[in-house]
Amino acid sequence: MLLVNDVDLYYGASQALRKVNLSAETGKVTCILGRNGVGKSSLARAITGRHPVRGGSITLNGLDISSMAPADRARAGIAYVPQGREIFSQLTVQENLYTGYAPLKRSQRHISPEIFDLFPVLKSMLKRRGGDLSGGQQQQLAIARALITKPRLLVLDEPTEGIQPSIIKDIHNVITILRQQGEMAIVLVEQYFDFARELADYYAVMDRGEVILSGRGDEMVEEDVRRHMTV
Ligand SMILES: Nc1ncnc2c1ncn2[C@@H]1O[C@H](COP(=O)(O)OP(=O)(O)OP(=O)(O)O)[C@@H](O)[C@H]1O
Repeated sequence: MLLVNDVDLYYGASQALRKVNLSAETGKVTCILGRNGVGKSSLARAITGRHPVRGGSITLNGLDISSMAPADRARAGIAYVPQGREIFSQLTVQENLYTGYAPLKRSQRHISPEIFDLFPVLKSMLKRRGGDLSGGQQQQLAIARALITKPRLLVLDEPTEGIQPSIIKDIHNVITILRQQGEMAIVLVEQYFDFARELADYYAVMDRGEVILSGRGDEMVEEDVRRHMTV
């Protein structure tokens, strides 16, 4: 269980998160929605430790991770699929996957066959360079790399951005399988409303650094949410 309590985050003097509260349960998908620039990625960065918070606290399964370095958060069970994927274009698919080993002990460093069950396309591309993959394949690689640590919290920042529909469907299926397995909490930052609605057990809509609407996914009122997603 992830708990974000009254979190404030600044870039210099500019405040990007204002007293943000969020929870994410194991075995559930929590979607963060909102238009460009409202603080969704900042919240993902606060959770994963990519940017320090100035106020509030963040706990994962009771452990206060608020001031932990990203590597320590990864060891505590947090995996992150950043916006834009951040694949190493000069490394092969296999080498990109190996970069996911960093938080693991030597004895844990192997790629479980389940990764290739989830992403069969990657198995046939292990020797290809990351930069030669399509955007959708790179996104699948980024998710696979994150799953290598068998995380307890998976944070995905706009995994559908710029991706073709067939691969969006594949990513949807993977998230559904991960949810069913019930071993991790999933936080999904998303601007694609239909994708979010289909997957959300819980949702939070952000506007100007604040969570302004939240609730259960099956009680999401499309009009109310869409009002905060269109410019
Ligand atoms: N590194 C940074 N330095 C300064 N300001 C930043 C930085 N990153 C984001 N911001 C600002 O913080 C605010 C929130 O940005 P953030 O990226 O969290 O929004 P977002 O909802 O994820 O938007 P998008 O969908 O475009 O990624 C914006 O006003 C943005 O310009």
